[in-house]
Amino acid sequence: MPSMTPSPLRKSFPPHMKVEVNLNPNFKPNGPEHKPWLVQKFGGTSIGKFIDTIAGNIVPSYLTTNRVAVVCSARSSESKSSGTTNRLLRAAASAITPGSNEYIETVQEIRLDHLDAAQKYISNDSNLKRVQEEINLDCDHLKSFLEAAQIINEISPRSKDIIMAVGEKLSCRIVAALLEDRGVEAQFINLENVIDAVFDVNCLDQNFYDYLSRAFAAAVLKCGDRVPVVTGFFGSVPGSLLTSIGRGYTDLAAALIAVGLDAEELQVWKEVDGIFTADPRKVKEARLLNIITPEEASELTYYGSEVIHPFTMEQVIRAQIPIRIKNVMNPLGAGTIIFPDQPSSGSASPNGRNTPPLSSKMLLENGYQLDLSRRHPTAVTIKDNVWVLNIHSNRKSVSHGFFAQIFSTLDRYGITVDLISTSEVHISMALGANVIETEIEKAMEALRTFGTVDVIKELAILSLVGKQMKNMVGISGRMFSTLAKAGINIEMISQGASEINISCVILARQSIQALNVIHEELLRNVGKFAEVQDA
Ligand SMILES: Nc1ncnc2c1ncn2[C@@H]1O[C@H](COP(=O)(O)OP(=O)(O)O)[C@@H](O)[C@H]1O
Ligand SMILES: N[C@@H](CC(=O)OP(=O)(O)O)C(=O)O
Repeated sequence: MPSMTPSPLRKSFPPHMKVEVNLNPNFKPNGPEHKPWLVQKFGGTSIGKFIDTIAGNIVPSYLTTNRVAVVCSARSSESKSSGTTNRLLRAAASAITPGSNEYIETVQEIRLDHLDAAQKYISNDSNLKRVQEEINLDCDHLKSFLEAAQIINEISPRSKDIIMAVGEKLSCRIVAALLEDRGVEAQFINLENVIDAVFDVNCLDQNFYDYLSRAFAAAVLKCGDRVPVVTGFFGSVPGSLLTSIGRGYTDLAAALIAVGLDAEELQVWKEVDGIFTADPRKVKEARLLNIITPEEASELTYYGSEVIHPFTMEQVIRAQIPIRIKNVMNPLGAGTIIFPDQPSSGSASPNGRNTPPLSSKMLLENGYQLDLSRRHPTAVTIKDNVWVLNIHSNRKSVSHGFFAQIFSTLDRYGITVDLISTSEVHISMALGANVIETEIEKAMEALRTFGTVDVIKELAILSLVGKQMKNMVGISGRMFSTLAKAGINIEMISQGASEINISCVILARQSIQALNVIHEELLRNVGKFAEVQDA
């Protein structure tokens, strides 16, 4: 069993959820006692399925020791794919599809879904009535906006953002009302129009993120002693939130709020106990990692184990704020901490924070050696639904021109490449599932100018991730011989671009088997604290 001792990263933060909630009418949850800030981010499916636990237990349980800021995504009652944000994006597409009025029905579904949730959980009549009015107003406004888009037959990226923002507004209104219902003074905070400075869309650099964290913190602090319930949606981002940041933006909003408030910890609540050595749905023996570095967490996110939006980590870690992944279904679990293995000792963060270095006991208990190297890989992950595009040069151009032309063509069609393997006249590229099929077809047509092109579908990328793998002699040999022994065919290998990741492309139908054999051979001892010998 993992150790349940409190993290040495915390100063006064309680290791586990408290069960007693102070409901004294004079109790000011975020009162002026200068308790450290804690930012809690709740994803769409958690809001959809566990809103009662969140507002009734999780948030109140931290209020005696912390000032809490709650950041919410749009509600998903089943899965993210059928959640409010996807419905809103479908409604936007429908409004500009000739002859389609599907958006009217979609807005009605969204309205009823939120009215039902409010009715189900909010018991105080006046709280309920107020939130019902707010939901109806937001949905009426959305419908009018979509009607206008239909008339002018146009939805700009900014309009798409305005439509998408409705999801976070609706979910935050319900969470704020429900907290009030449970005796916690709360306030809805909308970050939709918080950016009022002009930034160059081609230069969204650290200055931009610093500006955002200051602006978000200022908006949050306006609510004084009340618990802020903040929309994960924020605008107006140059180039639009969807294009400049992408889906999963609530993680980034929460991170920037944590930085702006100089929070003690950023908690990202999910429906899994934390980050495991492999997807626990696919590998029965997968074990919870108590601690993982930001680089490893990013790599896992890029390659299929969606942990946290990659832009998030950099912001929070720069400010030396630990991130903790926790489970809404198991609030007492310690979760996984994302924190650098080599904190700059003695050097303060931009906020002046001096975070204590990790204790040697904690390092040893989590598979690190005292020189901060890890003795084995950290996790294995699979990215499904991958295609490989092979291009063989027709030799009418020299090789440097060949690559330049290929990449500018891919750029024109907005295609990002996950893995690449090249020789002078041949290039193989693995592309992720997010590529729209029609765009690929168009890009392939254009690429045929430079050589023969073929595509292989139904593939997956298998990645072994570990901060210190670069120091482990023979690790890739062990990985590939393990796959070979299991009869797993390797379509493409890419190694070396990232020192912490060895990846290869395999057949999609062999992905679960591959995950399990690699886990058994290379990760079976990770997380077993007593046995930190090589796995
Ligand atoms: N290495 C991993 N550790 C933890 N979860 C993982 C891993 N790889 C994949 N997953 C999957 O990622 C999902 C993330 O949890 P979930 O709460 O559903 O996400 P979200 O709230 O972001 O929609 C889990 O269902 C889990 O099965
Ligand atoms: N609703 C947004 C924002 C978000 O971050 O969602 P989640 O936290 O559920 O991944 C999206 O789906 O992208």
